[in-house]
Amino acid sequence: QLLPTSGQHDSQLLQLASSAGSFCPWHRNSLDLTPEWVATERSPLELIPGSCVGNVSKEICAYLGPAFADGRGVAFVTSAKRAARLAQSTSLTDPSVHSQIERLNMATNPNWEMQRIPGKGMGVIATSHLSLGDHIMTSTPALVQDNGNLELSDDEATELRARAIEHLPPDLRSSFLELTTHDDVTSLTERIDKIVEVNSFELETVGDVENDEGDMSWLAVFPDISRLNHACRPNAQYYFDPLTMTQNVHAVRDIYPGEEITVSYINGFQPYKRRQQTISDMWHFGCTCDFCARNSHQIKASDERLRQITKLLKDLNDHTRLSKATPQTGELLVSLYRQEKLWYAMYEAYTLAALEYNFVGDAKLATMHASLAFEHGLASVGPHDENVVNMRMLIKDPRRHWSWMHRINKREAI
Ligand SMILES: C[S@@+](CC[C@H](N)C(=O)[O-])C[C@H]1O[C@@H](n2cnc3c(N)ncnc32)[C@H](O)[C@@H]1O
Repeated sequence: QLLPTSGQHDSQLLQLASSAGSFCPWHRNSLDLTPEWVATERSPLELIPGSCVGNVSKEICAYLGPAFADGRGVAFVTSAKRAARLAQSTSLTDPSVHSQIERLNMATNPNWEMQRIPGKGMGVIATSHLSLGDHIMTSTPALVQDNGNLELSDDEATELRARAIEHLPPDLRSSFLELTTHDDVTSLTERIDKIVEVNSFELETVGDVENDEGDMSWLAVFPDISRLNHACRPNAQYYFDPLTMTQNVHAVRDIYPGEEITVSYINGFQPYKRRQQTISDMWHFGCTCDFCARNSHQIKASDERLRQITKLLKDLNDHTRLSKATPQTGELLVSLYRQEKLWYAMYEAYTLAALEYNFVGDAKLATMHASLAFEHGLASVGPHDENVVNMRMLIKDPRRHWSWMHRINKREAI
């Protein structure tokens, strides 16, 4: 049971501090990287005593970052090699990255509050009007667990998680332990395991090729953000910022006071039956969101639109001269996304429409669609996403953008 990665692009959790020189484990042979060495005096990570399992070369331990996020803290379960990389990340070495974030880790905000929702447990309700792009929450994680090939047995993983949670600062430990387990539990370790199962977000991070490291997968629990319930057509979206190690939630359309703020736990482009199945298999609840609760005619029409979207995406993403896509194909995609209320993915439709206009040399309509893509993209995937950066460049100068006259040139070249 995992909340999916935010956006479709890998994010880089482990951005290195620019002044890594004073604590640079890569000056050592990675085989000598012991957990104790990673947690030297100058390191922002402490090794939790007696928390290592596995043999010496593949030891997995629990680490604590007590000063992280203005002293809120964070715990990690990972190998010494990865802990050494984490210990160099800006989010752990530079306290100013967190002090600059407004309303970081606030358990309640002027624009929302947590409430019990009939049939869903706790949820988050808007207390004032929110518009597209309005900030809702930014949280740092309580626990980040390596989800790679760690060669840990289930019992060992349970033990490490329990040690990590036991050592968190008391406020953060309480917020973590108050999270839902969905079902009843009989022990503290079972509670912790269930909390991780029901509330984790999966983060994909880019590895370090120079150090022979592929992309990595992590499970992270962000206590307040985990209170957001699911809807197939949500009114909010989250993205992960690797530099600050924060999860960020923004409104993707107008949200009215008293309305529940929701995110999607699944791929919303799946047809109705598959969405229901995925939610039931992975999350063990029947999805009764507004979109799933509609009559059979509406559900059939929605599934048909989703099929059409899949077909159009294939044409629009084909940049060869064989593609049948035109600006009208892009306009049709935008219209279908709107009819489907896919607000959290609107930036994709506007991006593809903007490109089609630029492909045929219509700078005015290209920049108009690119501006809409940019506005929706900032809310859904954040300012560093490659689509958002691409649209910013198109708005600046459509004629010097790589897409200018692309289809015309290809077709003329036949
Ligand atoms: C990540 S938690 C969300 C917050 C949770 N409601 C709480 O009380 O803390 C996921 C759990 O919330 C419940 N949930 C989330 N969305 C729901 C929905 N649309 N309908 C019913 N239950 C839902 C399910 O029990 C699910 O396992």
